[in-house]
Amino acid sequence: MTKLEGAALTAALAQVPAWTFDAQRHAIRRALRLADFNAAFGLMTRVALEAERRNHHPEWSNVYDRVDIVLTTHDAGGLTERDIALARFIDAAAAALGARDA
Ligand SMILES: C[C@H](O)[C@H](O)[C@H]1CNC2=NC(N)=NC(=O)C2=N1
Repeated sequence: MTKLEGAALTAALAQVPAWTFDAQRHAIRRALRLADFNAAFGLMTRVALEAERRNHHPEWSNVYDRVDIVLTTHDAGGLTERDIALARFIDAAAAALGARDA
């Protein structure tokens, strides 16, 4: 898996407009607010199971109804297509649970 650079990085980021690129980490970030803790943990459960299936895991934190997620590929030293694909899964799960951007 190769770190995304240049035009490929630009094209990849265009696929995940809800996410913010962190140039320092070469990662993408999204902060989500759910209805309550139960919903937030439900999102984390869905994502955790999918992350395990993909062997590609988020860096994240949760405070009550808020979930902060960072995606980057440690083995590649930056953002790869695996992060983009997982971000799109997270976007779909978040939408299904009625999440808003924090
Ligand atoms: C051995 C290595 O930890 C595994 O191949 C997986 C586990 N989950 C992972 N998750 C992320 N985000 N990046 C990785 O490089 C990664 N590697």
